[in-house]
This record gives sequence, C-alpha cells and structure tokens, in this order.
Amino acid sequence: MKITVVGAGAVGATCADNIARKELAEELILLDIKEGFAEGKSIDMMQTAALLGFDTKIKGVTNDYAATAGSEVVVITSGLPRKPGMTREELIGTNANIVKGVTENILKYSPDTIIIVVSNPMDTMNYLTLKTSGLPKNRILGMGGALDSSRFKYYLSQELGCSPADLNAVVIGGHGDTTMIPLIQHATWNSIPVSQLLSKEQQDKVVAATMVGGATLTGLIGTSAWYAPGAGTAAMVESIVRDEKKLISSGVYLDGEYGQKDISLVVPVIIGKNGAEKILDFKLSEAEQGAFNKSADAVRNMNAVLTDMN
Ligand SMILES: NC(=O)C1=CN([C@@H]2O[C@H](COP(=O)(O)OP(=O)(O)OC[C@H]3O[C@@H](n4cnc5c(N)ncnc54)[C@H](O)[C@@H]3O)[C@@H](O)[C@H]2O)C=CC1
Ligand SMILES: O=C([O-])CC(=O)C(=O)O
Repeated sequence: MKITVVGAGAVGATCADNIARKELAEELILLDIKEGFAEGKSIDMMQTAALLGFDTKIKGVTNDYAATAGSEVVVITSGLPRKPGMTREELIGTNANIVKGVTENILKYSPDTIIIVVSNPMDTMNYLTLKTSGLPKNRILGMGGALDSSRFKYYLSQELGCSPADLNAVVIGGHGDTTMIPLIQHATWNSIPVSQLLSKEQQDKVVAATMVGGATLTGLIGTSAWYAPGAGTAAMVESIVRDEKKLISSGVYLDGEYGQKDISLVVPVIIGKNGAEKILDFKLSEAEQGAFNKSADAVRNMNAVLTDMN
C-alpha cells in the first residue's frame, strides 16, 4: 500500500504520523511546495520509528509528483488555515487554486486513486476536486464529519461526565461554523438517548460548542487545530486500507440523497476499499431536514464562487 499526503503542515504531518504509527502503508509520501519542509518532517518522523516500532517508510519531497506515482490513497491538506476571527469560507480564494492544481498533478501519476480532501472550505474544495478530477464519486471523500462527530462526542462527554468512546453521535451537513448539524436527537450513551439525560439547555450548549469547535481552537491557538483533524483523516484512511466498512460522516457527492443533487455535503458513509461504498440515506426529522437544506443552500452559494473565479 502506497499513500501520499499533500501538505506537510500541521494537519498533513499529524495525519502522516497517525498513518505511520498504525502501519497503514508500506510507503508514505509527504509532499509540500515549501523547499525541504516535507523532507525535514519525514526524517523527523522516521527518527521515531525505532522508538515507536513502526515499519512504514516515510519519504518527503518538494513538489515532486513523480514520487507519488501509484498511490492508492491521497490526502490533500495543502492550503492556508484560517486565523482567529476568520471563517473557513474566506480561504476559498487561495485554496481553490491550490487544491485544483494539486488534484491535477496527483492524477497524472495516480489516475485511479482515492482522494480525501481536508483543505478548507472543505465542502467546496471536495466539490472542486470531484469536478476537476472526473473520478467516480465514490473515490472522492471530504474529511470534516469524522472530526466534527468526534468533537460532538467530546462536548457530550464533558456534559455527561462519561467516556467519549461510549458515545454514538453524528454530525452531518456542511463543515462550517453555521452549516454543521450535530444530530443531538440521535445521540446515545451506550444506547441511552442523551436527550433523556441532558436538559434542553445542556443539549443546546453542546450543539453550539460543537458547531464552533474549530473557531474556538483557532482563537486559542492562533491557527486552526491539527491533532483531531489528523486523527479524523487517518481514521478514514484506515477504513479504506483495512476495508473496515466503518460508518463515518464524510463529505460526498449527493445525487438525490437527502433531497440534494450536484453538491458535496457531509452525511453518514460506509467507507471501505472502494472509498465511499454506500451513503446511508436515513429519514431526518422535519427540523433536521430543514437545517440540512439551509446548509446545502449556503454551500451551493460557496460553490458558485468557483464559477466566478474561472
Ligand atoms: N476539513 C477539516 O476538518 C480541517 C481542515 N483544515 C484545513 O487544512 C488545511 C491545512 O491546514 P494546516 O495543516 O493547519 O496548515 P499549514 O499551513 O500548517 O500547512 C499547509 C501546508 O500546505 C502547503 N502548501 C501550500 N500550497 C501548496 C501546494 N500548492 N502544494 C503542496 N503544498 C502546499 C504549505 O507549504 C504548508 O506546509 C487548511 O486549509 C485548513 O483550513 C484544518 C483542520 C481541519
Ligand atoms: O477551524 C478550522 O478552520 C479548521 C477546521 O476545519 C477545524 O478544525 O474544524
């Protein structure tokens, strides 16, 4: 198994680190445009191999796409992160060009790969990758729901005083401060609905904290988060590589599911060796479907910016 991670910054390097520790690949290429940066990070990570006991060979390259040839999975993290006070959507001007160029270069050497898009604004960057690559829709996945669902579990666990691992909770919609939809009515603690354990105020607090989870960390750190984003992406890679068929909220192209067409949004997806193997199209309540439609409108407006940029 050969995997490439594009962008050796905070998220890309953390994702690569997780992939190596889990030994998901024999060969892992880390590519960045900044001279020597991916090489340095890769050597640093390889110098943990003796300590951590992993066998993955990590190689860093500066913009050398030939080195990525034959990658079965490619993760795209290249692009600017937001600064405090910014929205993810404000990154579109810079990141659309980066993601489009990277996708074109990757496909020259790995025409049948599965791509996971992380760069923000993720829903629109995933849609752009779908349109740029011409790959079948099952081979393009956006990372956002894995992270947001894990954040949702974190905030729920804080309120319930329980282990996040005992929780089942899912975020769908867009990967944006106002577009994500934590499905609180469906969340359970070992099968017990959390809506029966938390007051309405507590539930509202958890939902609100989850939605601005990324912005909160950006305010604290000065740039956006990377540990949970890196781990969320690696979990998707793992489900592909090990053909786990895990149900992970992910950005996928919708063709009628949840009443939406020609858009990428986050919904529950079974992820296996063929990428997005099945979208679980379950019935939302009227309020949830209304929120989903509103998120779709917002993401569609962002997607329209791509046309204006051309
Ligand atoms: N979807 C999600 O849930 C999340 C998305 N993100 C997004 O991921 C992206 C990366 O975030 P960080 O790693 O924190 O940023 P970073 O600034 O630490 O790393 C980005 C890297 O991309 C590289 N890069 C820029 N243009 C490139 C190109 N054309 N080819 C190859 N490499 C290129 C830069 O040199 C830099 O090393 C941002 O857009 C951020 O908003 C971050 C966290 C979560
Ligand atoms: O907040 C950001 O800009 C980065 C991101 O998508 C996240 O951490 O959820």
